[in-house]
Amino acid sequence: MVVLAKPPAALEQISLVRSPSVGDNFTGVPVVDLAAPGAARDVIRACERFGFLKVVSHGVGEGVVGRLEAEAVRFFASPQAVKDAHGPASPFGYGNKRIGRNGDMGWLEYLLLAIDGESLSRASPAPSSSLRDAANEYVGAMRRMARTVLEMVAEGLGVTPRGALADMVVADAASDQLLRLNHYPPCPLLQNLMPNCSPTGFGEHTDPQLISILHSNSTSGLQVALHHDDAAGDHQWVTVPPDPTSFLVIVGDSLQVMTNGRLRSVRHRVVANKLKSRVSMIYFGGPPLEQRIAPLRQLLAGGGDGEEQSRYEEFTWGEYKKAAYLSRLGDNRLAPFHRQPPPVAKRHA
Ligand SMILES: C=C1C[C@]23C[C@@]1(O)CC[C@H]2[C@@]12CC[C@H](O)[C@@](C)(C(=O)O1)[C@H]2[C@@H]3C(=O)O
Ligand SMILES: O=C(O)CCC(=O)C(=O)O
Ligand SMILES: [Fe+2]
Repeated sequence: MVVLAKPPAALEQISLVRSPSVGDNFTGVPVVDLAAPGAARDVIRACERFGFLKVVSHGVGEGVVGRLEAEAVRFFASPQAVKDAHGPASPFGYGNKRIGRNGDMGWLEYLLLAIDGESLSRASPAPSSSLRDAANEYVGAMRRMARTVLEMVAEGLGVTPRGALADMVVADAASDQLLRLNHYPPCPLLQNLMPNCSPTGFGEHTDPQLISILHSNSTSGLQVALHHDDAAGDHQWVTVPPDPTSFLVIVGDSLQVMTNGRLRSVRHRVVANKLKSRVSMIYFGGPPLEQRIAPLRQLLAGGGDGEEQSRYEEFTWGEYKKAAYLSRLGDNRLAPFHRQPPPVAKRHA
């Protein structure tokens, strides 16, 4: 008789995936030294091919990262009632297993905080003044890195001024930025019961903003979908080995559109670890709500045989964000905005 293992009740509604193995570790993660000459070209190459890159020589002090991570660990270790007092996330605040409002579940708890200009917004009060101070210091470092990377994107694409993209996120007081602290507790429940399965920590998705900057502790779990076989509609999930000394820059949907599809947003997900806690901190850089999301003009002009057409219907960040928050995590949120390619003109003999 075959006895099929049943996942424990705590995991109800959380989908299980094949446990990552060493063979899933991606050895081709593009690494860009932000201080090296030619970094702009390397950023473009990585974003075109993979939609993400690891940055080193980023200039962010260990202390800045360490202080916020320690605050996050302290908060997530506090009694459930204390954490619940800061939730439920809607969308800001403390969330436990529920991601967004549309039924997505993951093996994680998190704190989602809004940023107003240079620091945390009053709309999403931090649970303690020490966490707020550490977060504000961290946000400052992330904004500087977002500027550096987005200026390199503009430079690498030949777009002027250099600040064309960066200014939307870090110079405009109305820009839409977020800070997310995620904690994926270990899940030993499955260790003996279903050794080949692990709970989904954060289901597959693309980030809607222009840019995300992710830091994690040394527990693995982040996987990205490689782009290469899009035509077949499926993709290969690979694990990005964790490296707490670096950051991952992730291309968001809005940057894909603003570069007319040249840079591509990347689907990613987190598989929770059965034995170790994963803590990640992600800064999301979006433009002001009224910003038009459309290819930068200089990328449409001068495409050889005349002007290159936009591949997307136009929308504002506010419209996209509204639609995104009504969607399920794994939905292809850009699909409704893709323009049909113009019919190929018939040649007459
Ligand atoms: C299911 C959802 C969670 C999310 C809003 C959404 O409806 C679809 C996009 C999700 C996402 C992914 C990237 C970021 O983590 C996030 C904060 C964002 O801007 O879009 C989350 C949203 C969320 O957790 O509220
Ligand atoms: O926690 C992580 O490592 C990634 C989370 C993520 O992709 C997100 O919050 O959008
Ligand atoms: Fe994400």
